[in-house]
Amino acid sequence: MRLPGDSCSGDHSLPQGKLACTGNGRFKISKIIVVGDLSVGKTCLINRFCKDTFDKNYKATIGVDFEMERFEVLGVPFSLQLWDTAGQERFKCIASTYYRGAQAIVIVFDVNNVASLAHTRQWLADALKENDPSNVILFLVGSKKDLSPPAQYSLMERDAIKVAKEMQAEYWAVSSLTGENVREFFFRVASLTFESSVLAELEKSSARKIGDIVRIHSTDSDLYLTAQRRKSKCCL
Ligand SMILES: Nc1nc2c(ncn2[C@@H]2O[C@H](COP(=O)(O)OP(=O)(O)OP(=O)(O)O)[C@@H](O)[C@H]2O)c(=O)[nH]1
Ligand SMILES: [Mg+2]
Repeated sequence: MRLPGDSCSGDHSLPQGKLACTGNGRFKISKIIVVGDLSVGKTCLINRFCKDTFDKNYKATIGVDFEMERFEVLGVPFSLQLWDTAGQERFKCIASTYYRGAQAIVIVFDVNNVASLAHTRQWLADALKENDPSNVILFLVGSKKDLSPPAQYSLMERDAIKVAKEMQAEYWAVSSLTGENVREFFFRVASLTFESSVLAELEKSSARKIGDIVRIHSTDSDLYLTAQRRKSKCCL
């Protein structure tokens, strides 16, 4: 069992997409917990991302393990604390003591194991007991995609998307063996948690109120039309 302090860290620069920066330089760390049945591939997923390694031999996680990954978003340092929890029933009690304070919950199942998908609802319920459901970002991750023939996978994907919708989670399918989607998935986790940290900081800040943020959903052409309409009204 490895805990904060003896962590190994990696560095990533996120693509400079839609993320905003508040400029106060206070962004710190997001806690991410990774839960799911034993042997679904939680440790391999984290190791593929943090160390770019894959071990085909199963070594059960005892309690929890911990990795830290550093990101830079528009020049703002940001870290993900990845908590790799044990799926084995006998270690669940220790692992669940680390659930509290998560900004994102990653629920992993094996796309070749229907039961592991069915159990994801219970994993989510347990993780939410320790967290505020309205304040946490959810991901449902199907692992070991490399072992699933396409026809079989598409049936599983249909069910997984249904479960993800019920949970209001984002669905991802990955392979830690080939690396498919692993980097993309963690970058997405980092983007959404960073964004939510920015919004939380702004909400807290008395100087800059959340009401100052303007979200524009229109396309550029809509905006142009709106501007034209306003202009003509004003001239009437
Ligand atoms: N083919 C394939 N095998 C995988 C993949 N991910 C994990 N495995 C294998 O599945 C087994 C279990 O992987 P782990 O990552 O240790 O599973 P875990 O979910 O951490 O298990 P616990 O720690 O007991 O909860 C190992 O033998 C891995 O090599 C994958 O993407 N593809
Ligand atoms: Mg493990």
